[in-house]
Amino acid sequence: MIKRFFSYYRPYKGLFILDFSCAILSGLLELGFPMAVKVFVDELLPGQNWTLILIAAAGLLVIYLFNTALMAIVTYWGHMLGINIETEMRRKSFDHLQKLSFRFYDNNKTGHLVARVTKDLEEIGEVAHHGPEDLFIAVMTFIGALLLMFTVNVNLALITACVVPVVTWVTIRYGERMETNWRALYRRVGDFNVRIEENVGGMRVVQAFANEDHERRLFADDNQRYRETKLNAYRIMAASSSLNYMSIRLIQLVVMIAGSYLVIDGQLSNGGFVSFLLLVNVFVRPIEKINSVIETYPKGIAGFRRYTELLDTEPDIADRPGAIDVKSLKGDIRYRSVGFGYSGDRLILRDVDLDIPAGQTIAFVGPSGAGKTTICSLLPRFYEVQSGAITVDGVDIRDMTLSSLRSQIGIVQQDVFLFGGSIRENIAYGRLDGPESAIVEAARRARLDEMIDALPEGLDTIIGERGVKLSGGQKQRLAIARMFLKNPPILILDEATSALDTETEREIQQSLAELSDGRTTLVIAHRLATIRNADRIVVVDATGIAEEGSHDALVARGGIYSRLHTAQHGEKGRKEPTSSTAHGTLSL
Ligand SMILES: Nc1ncnc2c1ncn2[C@@H]1O[C@H](COP(=O)(O)OP(=O)(O)OP(=O)(O)O)[C@@H](O)[C@H]1O
Repeated sequence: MIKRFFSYYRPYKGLFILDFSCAILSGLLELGFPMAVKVFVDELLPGQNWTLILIAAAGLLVIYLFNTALMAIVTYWGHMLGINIETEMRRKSFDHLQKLSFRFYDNNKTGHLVARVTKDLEEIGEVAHHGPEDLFIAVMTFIGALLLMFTVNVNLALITACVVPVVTWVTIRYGERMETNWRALYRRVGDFNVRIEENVGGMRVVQAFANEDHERRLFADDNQRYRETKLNAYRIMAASSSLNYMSIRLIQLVVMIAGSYLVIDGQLSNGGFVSFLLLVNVFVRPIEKINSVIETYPKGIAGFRRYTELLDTEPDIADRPGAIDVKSLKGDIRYRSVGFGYSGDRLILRDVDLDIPAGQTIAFVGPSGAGKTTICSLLPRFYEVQSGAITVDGVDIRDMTLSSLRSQIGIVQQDVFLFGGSIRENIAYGRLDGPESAIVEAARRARLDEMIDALPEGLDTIIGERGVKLSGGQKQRLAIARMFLKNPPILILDEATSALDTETEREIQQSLAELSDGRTTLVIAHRLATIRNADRIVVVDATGIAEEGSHDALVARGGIYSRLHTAQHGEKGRKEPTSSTAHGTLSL
């Protein structure tokens, strides 16, 4: 792990060398000061020569100024080194999140992932900056001060050295406990994030159910757990700092008494005594810093471990070596003996065979949970087939790069996800380099133009988080506009428009029909009336594909579809539910 951590220094070798050498030089100067005081007290003071005293003071002033400059360099450029490494790690985590597949996101909560990219990496910059140099300087100061102490007085130096094993033991023992604790704390922060995100995101549901008290209780539990974990950290810090404080003070006391005895006995000069006391101060400085060390480093290490855990999560869907970039597909789709399950032991699809010629519209109907959405999710490789293969224009989709395959597929779903920016930004998401004229045209074709014209800010109107300021129909239209702009040869429509009123639904259906014109379209149907004109209807049930054919052929066949149709026909209502009641989405 240490090797891996240090690999992050590679691009910043120059900064590291600058920071490290300035820090060492500054540490050496600190060490030199007590020895200068010894010369001052023992040699200059008895001579009572003011010229020499002032020259020595001027020399010290120059050293101080030099040291000030060194410290400024360490503070600024050293932190720059730390923050560069932290930024790089944050970038890598975010990049990695973009590569992980739907399966990963099915099993991980958003709040936990947000914490990994934010809070977990908070201390890493500090550790990256101070870690190596503090460690080196601490060791250098320890050893340097100790050696100098031996030159001043061997017995006093031996007494002082007794503190070393105590401090080493405290640092290692409490450091390990602290790291475990910080890891737990980061998990708690993740829990917090999840709770707050779900609560705030679902506030409309919380308030509609008047479940605020329930939410408060859940939050209070998380809050309490966080408090306890943090308190535990402070307990560890209290124990370690007390032990250190006591050992430092004891050493200073013993040095005071033993040093006084040696001075009175004539074995130690006054200057030697003063410089020894100063050396003890330099020697114990790293020990006094133990609290911040014990807080910062284990925190950084815990964060780094969680960071590497995320980075080591292999994306289960990635480009094969030699995968090709497909440019413009015709959209001839084939499923060959496709088998798939979300978890290893339970297959949702078995031996699914489908031929969807380019430009045709195929609709999937069937009971809720039969696997209609799943069939469609396999085409953009949101999940990978477990057996069999899917080809587009005769090429296995696993032999295409993911991004080029997905650029050829457009998805419009009932539960549209919009970003919190403007209408323009949301439409442009379909093609980021789309010119203004194409955005306006896409809005027109999705019949958003009237609404946009009526808004004072027009296309620049901010639509609120996830588009809360838009109606259901407007969101659908925006998603359709995005697809007109993207203009993919293949479309997947989760055409669940039951949430909309009759008129809006009719208009959206018209827009969807226009959108699918000339494209290979897979429709996840929730109402039979809307798919009557599909080129082919596929009935999916627990056994796989149960029936296939045109509306008329399937009605004539007298099977499942025919029964569904009769049931709906009997209802006479315009809204014609299939046996499906829940509306699956492509879970985007
Ligand atoms: N991400 C997932 N992880 C695990 N199981 C899932 C996941 N998505 C769907 N399933 C399961 O797979 C089965 C098929 O679901 P799918 O959403 O494909 O059905 P559907 O026919 O589209 O249903 P609906 O008409 O309700 O939308 C269901 O049993 C469902 O519980």
